[in-house]
Amino acid sequence: MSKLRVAVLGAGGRIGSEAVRAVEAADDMELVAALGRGDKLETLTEAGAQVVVELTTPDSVMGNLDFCVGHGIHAVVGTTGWTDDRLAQLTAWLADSPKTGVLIAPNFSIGAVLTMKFAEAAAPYFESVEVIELHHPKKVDAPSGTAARTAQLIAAAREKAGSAPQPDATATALDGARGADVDGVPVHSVRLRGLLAHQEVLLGGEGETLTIRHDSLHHSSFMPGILLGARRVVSAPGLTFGLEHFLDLNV
Ligand SMILES: NC(=O)C1=CN([C@@H]2O[C@H](COP(=O)(O)OP(=O)(O)OC[C@H]3O[C@@H](n4cnc5c(N)ncnc54)[C@H](OP(=O)(O)O)[C@@H]3O)[C@@H](O)[C@H]2O)C=CC1
Ligand SMILES: O=C(O)C1=N[C@H](C(=O)O)C[C@H](O)C1
Repeated sequence: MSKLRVAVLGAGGRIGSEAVRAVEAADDMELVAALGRGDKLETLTEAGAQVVVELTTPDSVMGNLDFCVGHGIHAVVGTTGWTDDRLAQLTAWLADSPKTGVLIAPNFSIGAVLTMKFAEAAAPYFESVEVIELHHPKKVDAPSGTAARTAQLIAAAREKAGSAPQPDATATALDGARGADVDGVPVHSVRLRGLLAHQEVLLGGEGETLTIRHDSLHHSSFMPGILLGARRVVSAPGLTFGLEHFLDLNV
């Protein structure tokens, strides 16, 4: 059987360089291009890339996806910075290229995907929910894409369940002291030397708390999800948001 022809964008970055090694090591894939900032995107078509793994920066991702979707190249996207406007633009590009698939995964690690699922399930059963994400100090965006998605899922689950607004008597606060407000869920961002990617979801009810914590200790935690995404996206036209859609999760 012919190998899947995969290219990596952001190949010199922290996760991109790990993805290059993972694709090279996969028996069913061939790495046909590994591009950094300033490299010509035409290399992707010249190399016959079927799937691009996009691991760059929020300021680069849209231009890269415009090119990929426009040329019928499927994409697996880990880059953060997704807003409703950006998703609408991407959806419009995909409508013009109906056979092309794009997977956006806020997090490729199985533990982080499960954290989001568990938090979504637990959120309606507790009065209070807050998210703390902790990352390495070179991260350029806050809150993390994972934390923003987690908070959105929590908020949607609470709204569906008819949950009351969270109790909070704060009357005065320094800017930022209560974190960022993501759909009514406070999200706190820590940047600390020595960390990689970590998240806690704190849930509180009368006389009890529940903490769901996930730690990515190495970029290898993201690789099985990236490879799975590349294998599956070629037969999933349109936009898929979240790796959970490619996993047979029983939760
Ligand atoms: N979904 C997930 O599971 C994960 C997502 N991420 C996300 O992935 C992204 C990258 O993270 P990280 O590797 O830590 O960041 P890095 O800054 O280490 O890597 C980004 C790389 O992309 C390069 N780059 C920038 N623009 C372009 C472009 N137009 N074409 C090709 N390459 C480009 C950068 O080059 P230069 O340095 O020259 O600017 C850099 O080498 C972030 O958004 C991060 O949040 C990270 C880990 C897991
Ligand atoms: O920048 C990172 O490192 C990570 N970014 C993603 C995010 O913003 O959620 C995924 C993971 O947390 C690592």
